[in-house]
Amino acid sequence: MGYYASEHTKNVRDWKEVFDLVPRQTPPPTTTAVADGDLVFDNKWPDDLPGFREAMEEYGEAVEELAFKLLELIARSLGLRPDRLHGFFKDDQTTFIRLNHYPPCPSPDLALGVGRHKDAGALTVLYQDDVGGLDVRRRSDGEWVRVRPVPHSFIINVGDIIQVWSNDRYESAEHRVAVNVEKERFSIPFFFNPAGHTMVEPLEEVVSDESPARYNPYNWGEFFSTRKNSNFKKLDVENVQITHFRKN
Ligand SMILES: O=C(O)CCC(=O)C(=O)O
Ligand SMILES: [Fe+2]
Repeated sequence: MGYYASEHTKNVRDWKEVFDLVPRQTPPPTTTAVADGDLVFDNKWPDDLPGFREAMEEYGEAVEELAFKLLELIARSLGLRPDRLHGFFKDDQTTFIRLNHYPPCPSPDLALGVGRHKDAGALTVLYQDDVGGLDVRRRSDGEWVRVRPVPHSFIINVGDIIQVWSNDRYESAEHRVAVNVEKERFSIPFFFNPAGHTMVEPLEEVVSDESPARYNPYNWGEFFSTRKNSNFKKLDVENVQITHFRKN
């Protein structure tokens, strides 16, 4: 998709550059014109990087398989059929892979690689290199805790959608990325996201009279594009969040 340098959660410019790609190419839009703000999932492969496309396609396939396995485990843990959540990802997934590059930053106290946010999608399978910088907010006391890089491992983030589907039995963790004055850092999140037309709401099997739905339904595609199309000004308000759909 290209390079850009802004996170879309807090409208604050971040100290990073990214390359986004989709693991599977969806068919081009049926309409010829693409309206401003429409999401287009079309890979633009650089032609001067031999092997890059093949490596990324292989990586995408393998991580997608892992993501489906995780989805099964989450469904089971909620007392659901293992494939209960698969249908949301069958056609027109909005999954994407991001290659993050955080260059060394001369003023690490003044910038963040990524400002504090929660991942909006279903699940994130995150690879980080050995530099470190990812912080997660501890629920008990609100302190930021560094996620120590462990070689050959992935970090799995539960995203907002799983929080809503599970009616808060899972919670998406707030996180951020600090910058480093000397070292550049690379990370590769795989954002596992359902189809754009998905209406996200607590699953009927997890709600009951004793545990009523805590969220109103919202359209994932709209939520996602609102985040993406936010202007890049520092605003006093937060960008769209699942809390805006919370009942009461
Ligand atoms: O670079 C990282 O470790 C995490 C990046 C991240 O949180 C994101 O891109 O959503
Ligand atoms: Fe994130």
